[in-house]
Amino acid sequence: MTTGSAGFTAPEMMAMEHALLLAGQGVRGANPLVGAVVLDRDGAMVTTGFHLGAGTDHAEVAALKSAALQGVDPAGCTMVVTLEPCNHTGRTGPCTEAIMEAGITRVVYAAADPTPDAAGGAARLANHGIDVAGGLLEDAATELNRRWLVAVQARRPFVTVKVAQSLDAQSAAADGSSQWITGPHARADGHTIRARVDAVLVGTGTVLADNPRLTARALDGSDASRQPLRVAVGLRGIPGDAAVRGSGFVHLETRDPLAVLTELFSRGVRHVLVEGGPQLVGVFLMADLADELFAYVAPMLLGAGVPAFQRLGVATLTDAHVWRLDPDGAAGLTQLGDDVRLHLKPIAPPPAPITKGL
Ligand SMILES: NC(=O)C1=CN([C@@H]2O[C@H](COP(=O)(O)OP(=O)(O)OC[C@H]3O[C@@H](n4cnc5c(N)ncnc54)[C@H](OP(=O)(O)O)[C@@H]3O)[C@@H](O)[C@H]2O)C=CC1
Ligand SMILES: Nc1c(N[C@@H]2O[C@H](COP(=O)(O)O)[C@@H](O)[C@H]2O)[nH]c(=O)[nH]c1=O
Repeated sequence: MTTGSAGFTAPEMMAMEHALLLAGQGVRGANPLVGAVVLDRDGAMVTTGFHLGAGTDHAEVAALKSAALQGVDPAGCTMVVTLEPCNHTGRTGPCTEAIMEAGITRVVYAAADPTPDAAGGAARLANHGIDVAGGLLEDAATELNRRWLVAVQARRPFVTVKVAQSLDAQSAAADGSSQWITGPHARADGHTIRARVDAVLVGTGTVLADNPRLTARALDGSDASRQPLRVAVGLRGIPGDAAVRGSGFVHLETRDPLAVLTELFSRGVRHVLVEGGPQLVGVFLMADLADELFAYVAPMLLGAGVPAFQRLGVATLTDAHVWRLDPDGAAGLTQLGDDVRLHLKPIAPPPAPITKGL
């Protein structure tokens, strides 16, 4: 088994560049973005695959299934993949087994898998007699999943934040009404995020103001087959008849966002969606616990109201929380009916936390 940047062929380098592009077609969340390319003995591309998110085929398995569909035998081929093949049975089987069964004779990967359960794939393959080499375009692969790696290493869920706001950055009108600022296409898109996360979080302020259900629903209002845990965060009580109550509901009586994530992680949650309101969103941003942001912007002016982001601790421009459009794992910019969705990743760390008022 070798690691480092030396010893790779030109077709392997090109294949890894392509695999990185494919990886970006997945979705961010509990699992990393991963792409794979299978090369034949002459270095020609045979087939490709990418991972679409937790619970779906890993990139290597997707590529091998695609080979089978095309009637191509991958025996003797090289697997080029952006992440070290996993060595465990999670929601899907181990990629190491699939690679060995397929008769792949060389595996080239970019970045090592840091997940305690899934690591060790390279050694497993090498012990089986497969020629394994790691480290090709490692920096690019690591950057692609930078925030996911932070979450994995901290043993906390990956955090997606969603905000729906008017053009003048209000999440509700002056009287607190907010249903609806964005139109049906944007809201339906929000429900697809609910359907793929493990938990949806709101603050008690949102529960008391909106009485939300927080379920994942299709356009016709029917429940999605997979439902997230519904979580309210904050010290105030939740009314006995709140719509959010029922099986799959948890009230975490704390104002500490890390304690929230630690508790949810211990319950098996690996991806959370923070849906608001503006105070809870600010708390997660200030604690540098927001890994991805979907901001839905409606062409509506409210003049005054409830600012979409609060408790950010910004006193001057240099304190600003800086984000960039993220084209990987969902388009950076998307029009949804009359609204626009920004998909963003954090760039600058937030200013020093404010503890006053907690
Ligand atoms: N357009 C949109 O996308 C959305 C709009 N909204 C709108 O937002 C408004 C509600 O806003 P808001 O009250 O900010 O709602 P939040 O859901 O952010 O609730 C705020 C509450 O969160 C609790 N909390 C948890 N952790 C902390 C912490 N570290 N610091 C401070 N508070 C914490 C506190 O409750 P406690 O006192 O119980 O501890 C606080 O009062 C409504 O008008 C609603 O319609 C809400 C969600 C989304
Ligand atoms: N107002 C607003 C949103 N608000 C979010 O949706 C919640 C209501 O969820 P539910 O009861 O399940 O339909 C609400 O409490 C808040 O978290 N979302 C959007 O996409 N666009 C909007 O304009």
